[in-house]
Amino acid sequence: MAQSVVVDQVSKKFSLHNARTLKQRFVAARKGVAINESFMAIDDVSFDVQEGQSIGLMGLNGSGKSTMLRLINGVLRPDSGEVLVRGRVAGLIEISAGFQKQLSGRENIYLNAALNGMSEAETKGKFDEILDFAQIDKFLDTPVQHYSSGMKARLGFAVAIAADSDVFIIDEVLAVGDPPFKKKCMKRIHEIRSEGRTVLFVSHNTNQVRKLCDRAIVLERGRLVFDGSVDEAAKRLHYDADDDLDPDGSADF
Ligand SMILES: Nc1ncnc2c1ncn2[C@@H]1O[C@H](COP(=O)(O)OP(=O)(O)OP(=O)(O)O)[C@@H](O)[C@H]1O
Repeated sequence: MAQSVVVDQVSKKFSLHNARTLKQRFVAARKGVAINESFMAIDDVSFDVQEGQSIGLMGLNGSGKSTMLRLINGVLRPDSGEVLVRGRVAGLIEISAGFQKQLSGRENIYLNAALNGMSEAETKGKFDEILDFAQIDKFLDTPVQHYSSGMKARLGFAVAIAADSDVFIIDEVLAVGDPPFKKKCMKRIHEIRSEGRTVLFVSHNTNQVRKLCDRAIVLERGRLVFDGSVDEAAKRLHYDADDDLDPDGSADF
């Protein structure tokens, strides 16, 4: 089977931004505090994903999961190392990313679709399908700034799944959807997986990761510390069974 995603010795450094204003810089300099302190958000990470595989990216808050997805979808470039992806990447990493809040839902569908690699004609052809999934019809011409976070997640997810990507990436954004919508999304992700497309799924919910993924990768302070079964990954993270009781039943798709 061919490789779908290759992450080869990738590192990404961020600045802590702890002295942003001139005054803060002046005070920091007087105190002898480092101004441009930085840290490794991703630190020499290597892994590869075969076509059709579903990988769960797990790790505590701030461990680098979203940053890793942004490096894979090309929003960020690595400082060193290389990320190779076969085909089109689409998905949803952050609810508001890619939305222009002054524009309507309708206009944002085109904008978001373009960011997911879709042409205008392709978006037009899939417009009804997107609306049908998002179910925000009444608010289609309302500026997105007046949308609830759940409505933005609906729209973002509906566009992302319409993109027919080879690699589908999805972050914890489903957390804001209501239970019926979450269930619908999980069902759709499962279908994407059954179609033989590659899925990269970020979640703290072991139940959901177990249902969707063949394999899990654990990041810890930017470093890859585990690559193997979902159950072993959860154990490594000390995620208890109680942590993912999944009270809304979204895992039962
Ligand atoms: N653009 C940025 N500039 C500076 N620091 C950043 C930037 N983006 C992310 N970070 C930092 O990088 C670290 C990793 O962030 P990331 O969002 O990848 O974590 P995560 O594992 O997805 O966390 P969570 O589970 O909370 O979503 C965090 O400390 C975060 O504050």
